[in-house]
Amino acid sequence: MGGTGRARRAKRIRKFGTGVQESVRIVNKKLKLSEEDALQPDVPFRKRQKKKKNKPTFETPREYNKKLKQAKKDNADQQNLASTKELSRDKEKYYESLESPFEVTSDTNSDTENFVVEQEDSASQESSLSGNIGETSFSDEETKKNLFEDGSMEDSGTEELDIERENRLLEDEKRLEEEDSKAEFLSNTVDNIVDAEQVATLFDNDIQRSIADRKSRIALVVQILSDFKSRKDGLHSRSEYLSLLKTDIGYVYGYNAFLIEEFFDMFSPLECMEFIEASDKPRPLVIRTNTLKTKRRQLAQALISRGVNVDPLENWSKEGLVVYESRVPIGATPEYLAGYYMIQASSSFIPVLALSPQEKEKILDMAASPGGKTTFVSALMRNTGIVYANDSNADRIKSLVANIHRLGVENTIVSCYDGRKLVSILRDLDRVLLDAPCSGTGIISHDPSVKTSRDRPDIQRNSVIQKQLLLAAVDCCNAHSATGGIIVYSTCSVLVEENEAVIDYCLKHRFVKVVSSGIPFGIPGFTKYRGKQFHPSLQEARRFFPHIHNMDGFFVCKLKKLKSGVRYNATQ
Ligand SMILES: C[S@@+](CC[C@H](N)C(=O)[O-])C[C@H]1O[C@@H](n2cnc3c(N)ncnc32)[C@H](O)[C@@H]1O
Repeated sequence: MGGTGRARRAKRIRKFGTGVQESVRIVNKKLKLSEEDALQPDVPFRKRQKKKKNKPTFETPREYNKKLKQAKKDNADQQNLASTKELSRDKEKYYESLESPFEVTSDTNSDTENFVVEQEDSASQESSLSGNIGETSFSDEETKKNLFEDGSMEDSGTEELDIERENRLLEDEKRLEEEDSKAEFLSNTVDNIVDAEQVATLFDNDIQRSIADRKSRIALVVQILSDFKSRKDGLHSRSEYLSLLKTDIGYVYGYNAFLIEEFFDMFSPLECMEFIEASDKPRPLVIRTNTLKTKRRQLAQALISRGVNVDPLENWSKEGLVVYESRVPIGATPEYLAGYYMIQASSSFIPVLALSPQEKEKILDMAASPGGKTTFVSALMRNTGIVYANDSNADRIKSLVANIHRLGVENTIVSCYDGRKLVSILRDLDRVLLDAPCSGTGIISHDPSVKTSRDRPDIQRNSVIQKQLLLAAVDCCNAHSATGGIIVYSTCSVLVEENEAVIDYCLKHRFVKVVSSGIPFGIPGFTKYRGKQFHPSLQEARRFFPHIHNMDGFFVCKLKKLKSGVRYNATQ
């Protein structure tokens, strides 16, 4: 402390005057701008406009979506409606140019009378991702095979190439948008820091502060904390700034103190804010083509002709379509009722791709309702083998059964047991999927009540059940399976207690090892956390985040069973 108020203030202004220039320099560096460029406000966007090679003759989905956005912005009147219709027609033409005329696969199994119009469980509603299969080396040959070689389930030939090219363009655009929003957050922060007066009053009495005030204080404090050494005011410690930030986050975004602490343990203040902001935003609506009944291109054509604007999901998925806009309820189209697709978030594709089901296998989905993953597993197995679809909740089983009927799945046996007890009934399975019950901290945009309803005892309870379920999943699996011996664990939680800690426990108590999930994107799992060390192989697990992958928070880990039995010696 020390010095008069005026002197202290002059000192702060001197300090933050320098801070402003430094912040601007950092932001410019992040945006890769020269000093000269930085003077032009539109440069970051100008710089990102990529030149497109081999411009297609037909309008691409990306161009279409840009036009559509522009049209919507301009006006909402008749003229705009007409232009939207015209764009839809153009897009239809585009798809027609790629593919053979629409033909519906003959379907003797569709159960259109007993359908249940139900969205998939929030745990499995997710979005689009970044990552490029073409550029990635897969270590899991099985997954690679499924993703690339299973021609009969996939659209073929030049159509796929065109779709993938468009998909790549969309991905590029999305990545650039993400960079822009990060830059925007930083530049807002820089704008704020210019106001040295504001800095001087950061710690003033809070009671009268509006949400907007607190939001700008959050941005300012994040900026200070990201370079605390040169930006601190000399009066307050880092932990005082942190505590100010956490209080504001609780106030503005509605989180309880427990979750805020958990997130700050995982992320830097800047990344924490990005995660929190992204968690409030809805993710894109995605549907999965039911390849037991139709092909993606046929489904796309059928939906487009109904005024549903769809594009292929990222190029790692052969089945996914992103729905941009729809003139009809997407859960009530004739195609939905006929079981041609499942409304299913993109992240819920991932555990199934990691599981890599093979035809004629015996597979257990231990916590299956409402069946987004079960029905995908059956589709990849082409209705061969057996899928045991289990869930302990009898009410939720109803939607599982309805989805199984609607999608024409014929290889499942549905059961309603506590998964922890299944081992006395089901053994020697080739693969087991455990999409575990969890806190839902990755799907806050679907269920904001998570912000206040989770506390430490709650997470500890989850963690205990998850560990018990995972040991049971391993025990149900056959280490000597000729084709599998695989267990996949997933949650829609971002918390380490429900993810890495569960896998680490299993590694200590069963003869299993972590193997690559074969998913070409996602962040490696933690191997250290809050002073705890996890098995180094946990880096093969994959984490997905809304602020990085534009999808709900998710965790996936693939295990290979080595032999039966209980591992008693934790150091083994
Ligand atoms: C994340 S959801 C599963 C979503 C599902 N895999 C899908 O993709 O549609 C978790 C499920 O676990 C079930 N569950 C909770 N405790 C269980 C237990 N002890 N044994 C089996 N299932 C359980 C819940 O009823 C819930 O349906």
